[in-house]
Amino acid sequence: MAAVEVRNGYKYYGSKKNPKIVLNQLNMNVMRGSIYGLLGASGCGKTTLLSCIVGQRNLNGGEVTVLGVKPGQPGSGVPGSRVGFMPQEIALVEEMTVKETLFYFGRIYGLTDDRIREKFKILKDLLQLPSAGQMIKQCSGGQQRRLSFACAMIHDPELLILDEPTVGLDPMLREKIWDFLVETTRNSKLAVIITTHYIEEAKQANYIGLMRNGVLLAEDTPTNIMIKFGTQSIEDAFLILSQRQGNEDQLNQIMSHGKSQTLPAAAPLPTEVIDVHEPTAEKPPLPYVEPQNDNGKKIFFTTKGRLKAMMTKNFVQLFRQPSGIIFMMLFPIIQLSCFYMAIGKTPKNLELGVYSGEVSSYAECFDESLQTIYTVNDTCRFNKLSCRYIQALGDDIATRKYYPSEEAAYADARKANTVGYIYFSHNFSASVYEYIEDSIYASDGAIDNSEIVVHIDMTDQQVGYFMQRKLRDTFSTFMNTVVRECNVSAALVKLPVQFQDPIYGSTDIEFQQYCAPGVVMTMVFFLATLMTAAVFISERMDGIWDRTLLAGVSATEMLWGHLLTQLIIMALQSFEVIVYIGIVFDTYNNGDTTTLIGLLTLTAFCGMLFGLFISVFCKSHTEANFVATGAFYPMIILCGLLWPLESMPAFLQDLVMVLPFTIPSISARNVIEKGWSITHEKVYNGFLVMAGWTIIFFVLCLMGIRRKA
Ligand SMILES: Nc1ncnc2c1ncn2[C@@H]1O[C@H](COP(=O)(O)OP(=O)(O)OP(=O)(O)O)[C@@H](O)[C@H]1O
Repeated sequence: MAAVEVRNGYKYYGSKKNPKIVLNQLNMNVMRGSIYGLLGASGCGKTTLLSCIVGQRNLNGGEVTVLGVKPGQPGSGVPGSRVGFMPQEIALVEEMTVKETLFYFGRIYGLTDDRIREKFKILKDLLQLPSAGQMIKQCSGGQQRRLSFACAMIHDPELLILDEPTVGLDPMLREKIWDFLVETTRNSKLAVIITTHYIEEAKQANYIGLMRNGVLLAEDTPTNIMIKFGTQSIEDAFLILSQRQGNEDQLNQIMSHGKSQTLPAAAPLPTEVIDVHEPTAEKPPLPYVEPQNDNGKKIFFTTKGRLKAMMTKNFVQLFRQPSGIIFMMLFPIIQLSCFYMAIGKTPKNLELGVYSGEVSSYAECFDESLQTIYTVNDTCRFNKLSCRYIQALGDDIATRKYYPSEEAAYADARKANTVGYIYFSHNFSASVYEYIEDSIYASDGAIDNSEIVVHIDMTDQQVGYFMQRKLRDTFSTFMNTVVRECNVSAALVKLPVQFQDPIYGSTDIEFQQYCAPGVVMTMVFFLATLMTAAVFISERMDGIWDRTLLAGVSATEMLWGHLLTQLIIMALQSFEVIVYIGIVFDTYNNGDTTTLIGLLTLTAFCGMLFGLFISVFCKSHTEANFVATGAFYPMIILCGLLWPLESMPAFLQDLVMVLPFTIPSISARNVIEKGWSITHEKVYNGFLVMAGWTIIFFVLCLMGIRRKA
């Protein structure tokens, strides 16, 4: 009975208009209980043929039947546990140990843990596998190949497909593997298709298919092939066939020369020997029943064993490489520490020039016996009042640097040695006295000279604003003490504007508090994005994704496996972030912490799906990094994190409202500063926006993954 039948298999890569034909009306029969050696030069289409047999790819024409079913038919077990596939590349997770790898595949195939242990013992002896605890990346190339072979065999499949399993193995082990295959196929219904470059070793196969340019030139037992072509070796027979095909190709080319280029009609070369085997039994195939045990138990979207296998693999992959732990747990801490230490604090260690025309030596200002305010006949008198201001100014933002003249202070400020300078006129004290005493009747000269003149370098706007604020606040304190000591109404020197207690927040709220919610959200979002994109692209490039699909796991199951893993990590990360900033940086939260953790976890989850979305549509890590970095800056700049949204043009304001961070970071701020709960519209709308983006990315990912699968 045939295990595999291919009839008129036709497959091309590229477009319909410009196809690259890889399989050309190919016919193939593989019998149960036999080994089929598929031989052919590199690039002749062997791997493509195998991928069509296991259901990884579809033929463009013709038919494939595997174990009596069409590959990919729901519930057929192909791809899945009826087939064992060993791809050409290793396609194993480097960070997993030998034992973990076998458990991964065993559980995916629905084997019980006890059965996996049993099989492990058998395969370990047979294939001389490395010790159970050895990591794949510490195994030699040959050891990795043997383990990959063991993974394809662990579940006792009905059909075993091995794409060059013996490459790089020593002759002794090659022989051992062949002996094992011969023995097993002789005593069971197992069918084996094996591709190899070692033509002579294929002599041990029951049947051989000689393939060239997408066509099976001959298919028969090794002995029959040699007899038919009168050769001593299969290699010579292959040579004769290849020459014949070459002549036919030339003939075809001459015949078709000048004809218009349409999709090439398949021009099959007759297979020299076909259907030499017993006729295919036409009995309808028995329905395939998935193994029922603890690991095979259905839960939610998959089986218990598969979920366990996928999540273990995902955690191992992440946490066994130092970069994974650093990225997941240390990066948020490092980034937050940088943010809280570097952003929004009051500048320090600046230098501010000071010139007072009232004093000859600035030491006078710090002389303890100096009296800047004294009373004469119940009237306040001022002496060197500028010293009082200079003392009040202190050095907390900028160190005072004293100058003998205004010109010298100006010259130094021009050289950017100071952030600017303040200047008091020679009759500052007398002018302040006149201003207070005569108020609106004071002379223009007195009003001018009672002012502190300030020149600031405004090229650094933030520093400039901080200096202005400091000088203004100091002036207000200074004047208040002066009038209080002179028993004059403070109202005289106060602005006629009263700032009462703020409705929300505090008067001294720092920029850091304003932008912290946005910074934390963007950070967890993009960490999740980069990590997910990296994991998925690696998985695809290493071949683990395809191999798992071929083991019967659907793309949706794999996607859910990843989502659940990441969700756990993201929740931990959000908790870590909030606890860290709460304890180390003594930040406050007037609202509910659980709401914040929820919003942050949702943000990270959305970031993860964005990473997945990128990885589905990008072919390489480089491409994914370009897209992630390209998205990072617009999202950060446009979300109101750095500058108020209200300053944007109206159309842009409307547009940015739908971006993933704009409304959610306002929501987070509303929880932290205003103490609003999730029932408040301006809090739950942040959740809605983030959930909306999560759903959009999820649907796009699912569409992309399904299309690719
Ligand atoms: N995804 C693809 N897109 C376009 N061309 C492809 C693709 N995969 C394979 N090919 C081409 O199809 C041809 C057959 O490739 P295939 O991998 O099936 O050959 P092979 O016989 O298995 O070779 P090897 O023994 O070196 O593994 C090659 O010319 C290859 O370049």
